[in-house]
Amino acid sequence: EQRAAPGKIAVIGGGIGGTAAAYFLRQKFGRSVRIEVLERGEVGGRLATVEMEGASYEAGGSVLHPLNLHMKHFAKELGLPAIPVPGKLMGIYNGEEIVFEESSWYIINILKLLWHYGFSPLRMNMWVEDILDKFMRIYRYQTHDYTFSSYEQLFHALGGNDFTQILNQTIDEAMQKASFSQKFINEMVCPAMRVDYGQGVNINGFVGAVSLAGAGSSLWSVKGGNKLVCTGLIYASKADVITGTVVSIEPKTRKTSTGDPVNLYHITYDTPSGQTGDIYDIVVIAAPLNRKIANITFKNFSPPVPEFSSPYQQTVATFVHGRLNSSFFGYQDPSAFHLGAIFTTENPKLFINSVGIVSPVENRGSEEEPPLQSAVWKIFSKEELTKEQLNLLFSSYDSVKVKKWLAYPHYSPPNKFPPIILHDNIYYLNGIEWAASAMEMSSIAAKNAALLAYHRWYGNTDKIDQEDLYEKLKTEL
Ligand SMILES: Cc1cc2nc3c(=O)[nH]c(=O)nc-3n(C[C@H](O)[C@H](O)[C@H](O)COP(=O)(O)OP(=O)(O)OC[C@H]3O[C@@H](n4cnc5c(N)ncnc54)[C@H](O)[C@@H]3O)c2cc1C
Ligand SMILES: CC(C)=CCC/C(C)=C/CC/C(C)=C/CSC[C@H](N)C(=O)O
Repeated sequence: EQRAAPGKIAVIGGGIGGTAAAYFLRQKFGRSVRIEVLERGEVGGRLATVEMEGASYEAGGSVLHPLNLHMKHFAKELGLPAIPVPGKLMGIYNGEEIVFEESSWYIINILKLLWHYGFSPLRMNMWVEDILDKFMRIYRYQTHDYTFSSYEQLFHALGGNDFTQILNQTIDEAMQKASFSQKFINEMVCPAMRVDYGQGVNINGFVGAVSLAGAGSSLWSVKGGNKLVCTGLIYASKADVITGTVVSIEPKTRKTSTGDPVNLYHITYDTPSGQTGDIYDIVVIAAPLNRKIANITFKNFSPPVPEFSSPYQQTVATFVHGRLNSSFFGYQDPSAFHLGAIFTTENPKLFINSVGIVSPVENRGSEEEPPLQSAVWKIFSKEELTKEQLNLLFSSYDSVKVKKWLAYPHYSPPNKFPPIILHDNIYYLNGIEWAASAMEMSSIAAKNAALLAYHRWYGNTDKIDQEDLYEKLKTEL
């Protein structure tokens, strides 16, 4: 006899991870279960826009890869247009001078890259593609309803010991082993890590490869803002959003009609009208468990739920409407400056990680590009920029908006993954960020947790942690 469906599921966090979890939980558990998403701020979380002079710009998660299949599916299913992210002429600044500058002529670029770095750029694309190919196996596993009870097992099922190794070493070590020159790593790879993850080549090899994939072509975003995916998923999942800050979770036991004990969870949360709480059968935590982010106390658990203290790092996104001071980057003649994005190499003197022109979320794909004099620039830095620093970077500007994030983990491999299963029916998604933090990663973690919650609820052990899945599924088809 099949067990009764759960009555009530709580999802803590209304970012892409939480809203995707609500969507997949609805798909698996069906219409009868009540799903509540507890969110302390705005639905979207790290997907958010800032307003500037009547237009909106992505301030958090902004670009998607063409092979981010969950995000692609969400946009399609929700009727949200996917628009291409326009490419910008890119330069690399080392704190003294521009060491590489893209040309608008394709053939000249190829020759320049060959001259500076030989075949390394081509080899790098192949190296990243090889990692991506293995990573894509997750979609096949998930389509066949397979799930993993730990991220170690998930990544091992994707790429075996090669993946375990790449997660446990730095991108610097991984690329050196693959015979890339230190000049190429420092001048071409490191700047991509700095713009995407605010760190240099000391991040793990997998997140490094994700970052390099994010510097490729055919990137896209959602017209109107990526956060529309989150509000759309809430609607599609028919989940109820409860505005509140979760402060604690406590286990409760109840006896079924047959006398068997079942675990339930009491969640306490603060709302604008005071503290309240409710009881749930299943809890999915979709926010980073960290004292500075989702500071949730696990009360009276035996054994206790471990504390997660690994740090997230601050990244500041500053939006400036103004004219970039090209002489800061070593240009004597401002009319010779045509760059739309400047990435940086590691240099302690530098106070920015990157600066680049951004387009409004409403017309990102439009052909018309604003003239460089009246563009909106997005600067990524570790610390908030001072007035003096802004005056160095810009020859003139008229408006500034600042968004501070505890953006993503501070990677220092080898990092241990936090567990997915925190208790009988409590699941934690954000451990996946320790492999790589990206919208698609949270979506994959959401589907994995929904499948895990479902199969564990109904005792379908044959769908969990299966060995040699790749081979098994190859022969099944
Ligand atoms: C500046 C920046 C740029 C980025 N660029 C990209 C990019 O281009 N492409 C890409 O793929 N990724 C990018 N990312 C990463 C991506 O945005 C994140 O990986 C992803 O959005 C994480 O989603 P999440 O749902 O897991 O977490 P979050 O979005 O952080 O969601 C967690 C939610 O939980 C809520 N919450 C926290 N604590 C509690 C509590 N106690 N009670 C109730 N609610 C709580 C929060 O308010 C939040 O809404 C970027 C991130 C940043 C910061
Ligand atoms: C998960 C996989 C396989 C691919 C994702 C590739 C991707 C889009 C990576 C980008 C990740 C990230 C954290 C980017 C931050 S900055 C983005 C952008 N350059 C900006 O300026 O906002």
